[in-house]
Amino acid sequence: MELMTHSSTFLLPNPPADDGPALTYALVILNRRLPRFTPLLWKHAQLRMCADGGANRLYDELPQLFPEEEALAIRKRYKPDLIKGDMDSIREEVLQFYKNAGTEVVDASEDQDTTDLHKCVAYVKDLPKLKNQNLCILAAGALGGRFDHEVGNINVLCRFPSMRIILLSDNCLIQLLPCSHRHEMRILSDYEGPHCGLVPIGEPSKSTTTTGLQWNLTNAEMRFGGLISTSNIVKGEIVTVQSDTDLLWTISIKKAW
Ligand SMILES: Nc1ncnc2c1ncn2[C@@H]1O[C@H](COP(=O)(O)OP(=O)(O)OP(=O)(O)O)[C@@H](O)[C@H]1O
Ligand SMILES: Cc1ncc(C[n+]2csc(CCO)c2C)c(N)n1
Repeated sequence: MELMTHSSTFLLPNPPADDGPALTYALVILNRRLPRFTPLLWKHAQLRMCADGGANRLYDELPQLFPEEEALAIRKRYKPDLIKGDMDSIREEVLQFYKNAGTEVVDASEDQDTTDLHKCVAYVKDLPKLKNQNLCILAAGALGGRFDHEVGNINVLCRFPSMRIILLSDNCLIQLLPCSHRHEMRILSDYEGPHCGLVPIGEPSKSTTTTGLQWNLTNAEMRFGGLISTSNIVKGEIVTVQSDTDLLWTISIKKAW
């Protein structure tokens, strides 16, 4: 079985060239308080998008991260490439501001069955210019607040299992570990951990094996209603995971670095 490696180098101001696969990042800003490291994610991303009301967050909250500078200057510097969604949350002044600045706007209000994050992921997936890239989507503001939205965001991971998508908040990240691969997480312990979790999603796991955790699993069963691995602790720099089902991997993000 092929190995997939993971490293949260998007949290580093200057990521080393040799740590993990070369990835092309696309940033999706959601309608939830922006993580404090959003400017760093922005810098790493080649494509920057707002999911509907996420544009309000960019407009309102990004200037607050640069209190010394003029809000207008920050808004002009952090102009998204695209705003997509059903457009029921973006404010008119925000829409007009970014339209005038040249942002592409895709109104998908006819689709009331998929979330705005889903719509953004579908857009990136089909972009010809990113076709042969090793793409990783960073979804900022995906956790905390409304539980229906959080679950909807997790469901997007499950609807696009072959894509690398990372849900981010100030406090933690979540990603899918597809069972088609075995996984190696290179832990950046100055930036993330030690708290972590492994949770079967969609169906119970009959056999999961890990290394590098305080409470490792060895051909262990996991299911909701039985054992799932929460409040686990990362030990050391590498965690490995192999499972017969897709799992969610979550790890805490440190408060300050
Ligand atoms: N509280 C939240 N927690 C996590 N993710 C959120 C939250 N609020 C919004 N999002 C994410 O941001 C995206 C855009 O949010 P927005 O508020 O524009 O969506 P919406 O479809 O208008 O929501 P609503 O259900 O309120 O109509 C959502 O698709 C979701 O992925
Ligand atoms: C069974 C079912 N439940 C909820 C919705 C509502 N919904 C789900 S995604 C979405 C778009 C949000 O931007 C909306 C309104 C639905 N369509 N079908």
